[in-house]
Amino acid sequence: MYSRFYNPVKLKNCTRQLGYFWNIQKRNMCEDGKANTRVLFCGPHFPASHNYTKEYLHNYPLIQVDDLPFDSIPDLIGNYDICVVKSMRLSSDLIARATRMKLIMQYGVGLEGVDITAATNHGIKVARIPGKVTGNAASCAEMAIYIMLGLLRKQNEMQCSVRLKKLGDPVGDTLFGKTVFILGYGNIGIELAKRLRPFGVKILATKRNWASNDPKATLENGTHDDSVDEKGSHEDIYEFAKKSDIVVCCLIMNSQTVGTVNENFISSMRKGGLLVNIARGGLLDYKAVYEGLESGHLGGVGMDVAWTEPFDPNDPILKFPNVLLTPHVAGVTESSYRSMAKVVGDVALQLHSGKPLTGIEYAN
Ligand SMILES: NC(=O)C1=CN([C@@H]2O[C@H](COP(=O)(O)OP(=O)(O)OC[C@H]3O[C@@H](n4cnc5c(N)ncnc54)[C@H](OP(=O)(O)O)[C@@H]3O)[C@@H](O)[C@H]2O)C=CC1
Ligand SMILES: O=C(O)C(=O)CO
Repeated sequence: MYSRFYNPVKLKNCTRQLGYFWNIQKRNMCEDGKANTRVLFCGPHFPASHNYTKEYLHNYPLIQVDDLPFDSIPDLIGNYDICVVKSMRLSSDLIARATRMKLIMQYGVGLEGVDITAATNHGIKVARIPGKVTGNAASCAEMAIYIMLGLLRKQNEMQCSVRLKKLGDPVGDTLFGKTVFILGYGNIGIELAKRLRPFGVKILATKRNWASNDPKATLENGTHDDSVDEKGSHEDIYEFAKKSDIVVCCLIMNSQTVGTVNENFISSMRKGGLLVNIARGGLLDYKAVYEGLESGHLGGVGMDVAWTEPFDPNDPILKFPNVLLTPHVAGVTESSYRSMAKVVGDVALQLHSGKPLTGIEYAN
């Protein structure tokens, strides 16, 4: 109907878009015409999250997103409004230098590396990305199942068999028919229980408060979460350890939970029981785990997280063929990283335009 070069509908849309873009630019402009909201990603292994956030904000040149080498952070942290960390130590010294900072956020959940008191004293808010929908809980839950299956099927031994050209060895086991104890029924725990149901397992779980109005207990479709067969509080963890074949640690790490999986806990577990840690290394007592493996009381241990990271390749615990390790990647997936990049991007946009910040959970 119209020529290739003159289409009034397209022209109108294009003009509207240009106007929108121009208005945003005007709104964002600071006097020197430079970026006026600056986001710093700091911590190891950050390229993907930084790049995805940059991509998400590519229409907003006045929001600057940087990924600095670790050494330069102390000198430059003072230039940034938002600092995004991933399981990294953000000490009071660094925080004291962050004179322009308004928000520190974890690219995920665990905030134990951030000195929250120091941040509060400097008037800086600290937040995490809630795992359930926008965060990494689904990725972690899938990884927990992957590790459980890897332990049950004896992944390391299978690999040896292949190298030795052996067939039909080792004899693994099924998840079907097992009792799984989810130690710490938070966002990851909930996602894990939902996914475990179809395997035909009995699920036990503990959390401090099972109040029915807990928003975490409501599933996305609005129905109440009923994935758990037996619910207990933190005081019941030894009792539940006794009853289970597999324990999956999904606790938050803090001064009260550090070392929860200690000698008492491990000796409460059934002989041959499997232990999976998807949360933080410090939740497990190293000596107790080592001795549990050495004595054969523990049938296998799967850990996505370690006592010190990265995992020391010379750690004697590696001698056990029934130790299955992954390099802190439970929450690291294309989907969770894209989704969390969007949360960071939206928060940066909200801060930039003076709106209340949404989509994050504050810790102070
Ligand atoms: N490996 C990886 O890549 C990842 C690891 N993680 C780790 O997993 C942890 C859990 O994540 P997520 O499920 O999203 O977090 P949530 O905050 O949703 O759940 C934390 C759980 O810990 C429990 N808890 C907190 N404080 C205590 C306490 N003092 N005593 C006993 N229980 C306590 C909570 O109990 P209650 O329900 O009663 O509040 C809850 O069950 C994170 O803190 C993080 O360290 C997270 C993401 C990725
Ligand atoms: O979200 C967390 O706590 C993580 O460990 C991210 O990998």
